[in-house]
Amino acid sequence: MPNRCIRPGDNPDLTKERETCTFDTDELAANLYGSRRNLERRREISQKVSADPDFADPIPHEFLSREKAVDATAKKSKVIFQKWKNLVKPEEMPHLVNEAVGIQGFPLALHHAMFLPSLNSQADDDLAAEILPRAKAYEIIGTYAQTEMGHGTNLRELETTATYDKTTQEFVINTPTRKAMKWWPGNLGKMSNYAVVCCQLIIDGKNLGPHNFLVQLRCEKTHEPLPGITVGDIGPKIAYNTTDNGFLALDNVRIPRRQMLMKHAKVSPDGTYTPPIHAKLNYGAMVHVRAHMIYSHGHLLARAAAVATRYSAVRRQGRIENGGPEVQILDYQTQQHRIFPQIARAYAILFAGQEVRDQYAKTLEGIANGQADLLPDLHALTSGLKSVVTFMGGLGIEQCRMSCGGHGYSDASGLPKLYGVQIGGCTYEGENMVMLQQTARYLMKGVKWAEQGKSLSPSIAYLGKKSGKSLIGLKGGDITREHEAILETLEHTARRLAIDASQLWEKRIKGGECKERAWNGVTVEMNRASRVYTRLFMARSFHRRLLSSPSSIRSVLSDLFSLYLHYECVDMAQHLLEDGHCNGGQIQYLKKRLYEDLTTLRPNAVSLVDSFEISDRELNSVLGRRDGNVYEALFQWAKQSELNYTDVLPAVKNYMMPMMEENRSKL
Ligand SMILES: CCCCC/C=C\C/C=C\C/C=C\C/C=C\C/C=C\CC/C=C/C(=O)SCCNC(=O)CCNC(=O)[C@H](O)C(C)(C)COP(=O)(O)OP(=O)(O)OC[C@H]1O[C@@H](n2cnc3c(N)ncnc32)[C@H](O)[C@@H]1OP(=O)(O)O
Ligand SMILES: Cc1cc2nc3c(=O)[nH]c(=O)nc-3n(C[C@H](O)[C@H](O)[C@H](O)COP(=O)(O)OP(=O)(O)OC[C@H]3O[C@@H](n4cnc5c(N)ncnc54)[C@H](O)[C@@H]3O)c2cc1C
Repeated sequence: MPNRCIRPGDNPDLTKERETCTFDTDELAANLYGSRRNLERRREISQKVSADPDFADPIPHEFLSREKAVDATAKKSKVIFQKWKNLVKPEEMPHLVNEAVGIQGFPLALHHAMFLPSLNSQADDDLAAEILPRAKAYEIIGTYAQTEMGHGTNLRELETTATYDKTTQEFVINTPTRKAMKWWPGNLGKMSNYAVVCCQLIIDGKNLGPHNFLVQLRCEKTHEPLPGITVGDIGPKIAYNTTDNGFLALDNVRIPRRQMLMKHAKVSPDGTYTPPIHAKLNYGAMVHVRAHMIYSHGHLLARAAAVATRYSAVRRQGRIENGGPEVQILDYQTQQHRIFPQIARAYAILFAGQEVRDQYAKTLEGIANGQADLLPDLHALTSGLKSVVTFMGGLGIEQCRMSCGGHGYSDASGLPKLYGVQIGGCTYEGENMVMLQQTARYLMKGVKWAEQGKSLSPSIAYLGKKSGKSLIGLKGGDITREHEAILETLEHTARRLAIDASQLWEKRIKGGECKERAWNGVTVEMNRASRVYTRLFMARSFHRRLLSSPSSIRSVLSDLFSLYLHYECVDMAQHLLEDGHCNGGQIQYLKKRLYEDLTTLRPNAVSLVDSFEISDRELNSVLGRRDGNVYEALFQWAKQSELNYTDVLPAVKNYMMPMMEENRSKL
């Protein structure tokens, strides 16, 4: 079943790969994006962006200074949010932005990712009616300013205050110390004129904890900072350099009472405080991003896998058999072992990302109806997924980069930037070690509920099951039964790690430590339990997707799922072996199966990444281009380096030439 990416003039090795494909790449892509119609829309948007002269890049962004890159990004953003705004649906926006602008951020990123969601879910009806239409029409640009120079993780210790003044019915927003300055918020430095600012709410001298307030930062006409406001860009970073992550100090800035986001927690004119139905509803914007970033991180890994796979199919280096031709590097087992698990993980993350977005939507619906009972489960799952997926993605992209040899180190590959952007996810929206502990808190409760025979939500139902013997390697050649045996073993391992961590914690408490100190003594084990809980969820989610997939792609998805499960189990072998649930022979069996999977997937590898349906423009990689004509493209790319504008650089003329001349004349 030939792959539809084949076109005349392509690199013959890539064409051959595509001709031997055993599944319909469009069918898999349609399944990934939800429907044929969605796939067609995706292609339509890619084509229209490429054809729009307003999005044309005279030279690649890699060769621009930061200021010029910010300028180019802002210019394109204006086109998106004026000319294109009504041509795409909201759910198509992220793809349009990726195509048109790239992945390093744009002026309205935080406006969409956090400002609008905070207002939507936390502003009361009056404030929402006033500000949301303006924000949605891009009359104003906003961001979400929470992190301070001195505190990011521990929100309880944020220092920015919002003190209620009953006499004027205003809040006074203040930055009391240097380290209380807001530091890091995206698009805060130069682009935004409004922000949702997270402050300690103080009423009558009492601190009621972090709450969110809408603050105008800049004049709507001149864009100059308003009185009392110091704001700017924090400087260059590993990546996201077209984003103006910013600093902000507020010197006793007064805002009307109604600019507190009061849908859940409220302050009445006389200063009476009403708490929300769930104490953490103020943290909703973070949950929103965590729930959505899983999918976008799956896409970042998918890009890296696409680059590495296609390049490995066109790159020929060395021989496997003496006297044979130089081989495609994709034929080396080590190369397959590096790259194929990244393809499988990218699919797994994308599937899990879609499930968690649905779960988020259901939880929001509940909250809108006054029910926050789904929130703890969602918070535990998003915290775990956020941590596991960003770490997995970082390792995966780096493996893909290294698998491209020297060219992977060049910005031409797109991989260094991809890594820089992706790895930020380990830190933002809650540092990974911290968020895994949030998951662990929920697991510890789950262990207790299971002991007490209480009902458990689907994501932790496994805590209430009984373990049998591991059937890995004992269920004959039936792949369906093998998948089930592995999932049951993962369930056992996730359960065992959670129970062990709970017992370790209890033991320390019984030994005389307070709960919190005892917790700190077992957090490495707690986080292990959280990771395996999350990896179990991902495996289950992939399995659900496999079982519901059409027969035309079932076989290739099953092969990919087998590889995924075998790789994850070998990667977690320590946990499987530790309590004797699996034995060495079973791990050897899993490794043998994994090596077989590499061979099985080899003919479909290129087509599997083609089904990610990432256009050349979006991929932005000379090595990963669809046609595989990388060598000519590499030369054309390098010629655009500003060092090549002249044959003799001023740096050479001014320093190197005189030095050589002086040294020659000494002889
Ligand atoms: C047009 C273009 C469109 C593009 C965009 C469109 C859509 C995009 C949408 C999404 C974006 C997708 C991808 C992203 C891409 C790019 C991203 C670019 C930039 C990223 C921007 C980054 C922003 C930030 O980083 S914002 C700052 C984030 N900061 C943090 O996350 C801080 C982490 N710290 C905390 O969350 C908390 O302090 C803490 C660690 C959880 C502790 O809090 P504390 O109050 O001390 O509570 P505890 O005592 O520990 O817990 C008490 C109790 O509450 C529970 N809890 C805690 N938090 C929550 C929560 N959020 N929800 C529910 N429950 C919570 C906790 O578990 C505990 O429960 P228990 O008592 O029952 O155990
Ligand atoms: C690219 C990027 C974009 C960002 N965008 C925004 C934004 O738009 N808005 C915004 O408000 N913020 C933003 N941030 C800030 C981000 O949310 C914080 O950096 C993050 O929450 C971590 O906080 P911190 O930097 O204070 O790290 P710290 O809390 O100081 O953590 C430092 C280290 O200490 C350890 N640690 C800390 N606490 C614990 C604990 N309880 N248990 C175990 N270990 C611990 C961890 O190893 C951690 O890595 C962004 C950051 C980045 C990198």
